[in-house]
Amino acid sequence: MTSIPASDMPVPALEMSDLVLELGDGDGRVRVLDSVSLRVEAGEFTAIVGPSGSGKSSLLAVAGLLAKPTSGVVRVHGTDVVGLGKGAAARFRLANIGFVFQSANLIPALTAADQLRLAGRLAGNRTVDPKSLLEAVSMSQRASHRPGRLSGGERQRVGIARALVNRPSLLLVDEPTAALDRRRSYEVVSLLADQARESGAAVVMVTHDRDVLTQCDRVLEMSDGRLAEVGVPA
Ligand SMILES: Nc1ncnc2c1ncn2[C@@H]1O[C@H](COP(=O)(O)OP(=O)(O)OP(=O)(O)O)[C@@H](O)[C@H]1O
Repeated sequence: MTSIPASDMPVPALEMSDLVLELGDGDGRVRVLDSVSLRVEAGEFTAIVGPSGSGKSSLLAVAGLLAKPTSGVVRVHGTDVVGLGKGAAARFRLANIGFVFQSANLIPALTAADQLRLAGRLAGNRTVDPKSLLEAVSMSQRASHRPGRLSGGERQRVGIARALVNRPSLLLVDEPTAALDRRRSYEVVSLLADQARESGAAVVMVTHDRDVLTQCDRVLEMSDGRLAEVGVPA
């Protein structure tokens, strides 16, 4: 068997090894992540399920450079991010990582197009093309609408377009369908799957919604801070 030279191996979008996160003080100290290892390739759509309080959001927080692990390694697109200072972490996050939350967290006064322009400007990107980004999420007809005139599913689509403004290599998604009915949930998750395939972004999605798991490439389960592969349901 010929081995692939290390330099030709694809760099994973996210690599976590032996990650431990402990929170709280003294007797209240809790091991929230317990020896978690995870490798997600570019273009891969990974779902994480598990009971409430098992550590799913904490895993996203560490992957998104919003929390520092107690020990372990985190690499995003090959960069060791644990040692980055606050300013460098913020710059790295803006340039490489997109976030989608349970509710889209849009700014009420801004139109859909302006939400994207603002996100671009905050990341130092003045060449954002809101039209093509909104087209990618089938929202070009709503470019001049403010969030108050959009449905929950439409707001979530704008939230996804906003997360894609800087072409992140890693998209971290926390409960994107919590506020949506079954059909809209399916559509929003299909959109995330398409984005992973088309843009090559790795998507890591935390969800309680077992109906959407068939659209993912991999499913892992978090239990008491430990992560295990469970496979995609048939
Ligand atoms: N600042 C903190 N200090 C101590 N414990 C904390 C702190 N923040 C979170 N925890 C604990 O960490 C554990 C994991 O929380 P986390 O939010 O990651 O779980 P989750 O799986 O995302 O839950 P849910 O599905 O309800 O959102 C919980 O037991 C929580 O109580």
